[in-house]
Amino acid sequence: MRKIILLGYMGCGKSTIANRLSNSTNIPYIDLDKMIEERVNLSIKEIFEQRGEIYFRKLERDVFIELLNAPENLIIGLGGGTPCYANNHELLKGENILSIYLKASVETLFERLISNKSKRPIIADKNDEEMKEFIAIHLFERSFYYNQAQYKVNIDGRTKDETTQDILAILA
Ligand SMILES: Nc1ncnc2c1ncn2[C@@H]1O[C@H](COP(=O)(O)OP(=O)(O)O)[C@@H](O)[C@H]1O
Ligand SMILES: O=C(O)C1=C[C@@H](OP(=O)(O)O)[C@@H](O)[C@H](O)C1
Ligand SMILES: [Mg+2]
Repeated sequence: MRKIILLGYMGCGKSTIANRLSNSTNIPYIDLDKMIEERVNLSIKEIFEQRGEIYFRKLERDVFIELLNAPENLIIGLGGGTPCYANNHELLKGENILSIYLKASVETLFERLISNKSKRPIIADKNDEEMKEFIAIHLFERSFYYNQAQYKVNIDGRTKDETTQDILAILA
């Protein structure tokens, strides 16, 4: 069955837009991070703190593979790092997978993430100045993986509705 996958850097809107797309298409939506949290009954922050990032990345890959093999159509919002570890980007090439990169500038991501960092362990302890530089470098490093997506949607200056419409146009 078909899987519609949203990927991109933290704060680009994967979770938010996947939810809206689901409302518009009636295709069920699953947030990979949420599924991981439910699986171990810990928040992402707690998983990083108590079990470490390597444990998180292994679990992330396992749950991602499970979702790709699920028998139903699904919209899947990945975590920002999902395609960047353990060759997960190769999984995007599978049959019946439509992958969309929500592409955002460093400025857009910075604006969104400064007020939204506490639940994101990778950036939680950074001050504003450190954060801008970190996002710029990290996004550059990860872009190779994000660019493996079949489609790219630029989200700078777009509202949630406009981005949802841009994606619906791809699905049409
Ligand atoms: N198109 C948009 N315009 C403005 N704010 C947005 C938009 N999309 C998402 N946001 C906001 O950005 C923040 C991060 O979104 P989220 O969906 O959690 O991103 P991700 O899952 O990619 O990390 C949220 O507060 C959300 O409301
Ligand atoms: O970029 C990353 O490595 C991560 C992004 C997060 O997801 P969001 O992109 O939804 O914030 C979450 O999976 C975890 O904190 C690690
Ligand atoms: Mg998310």
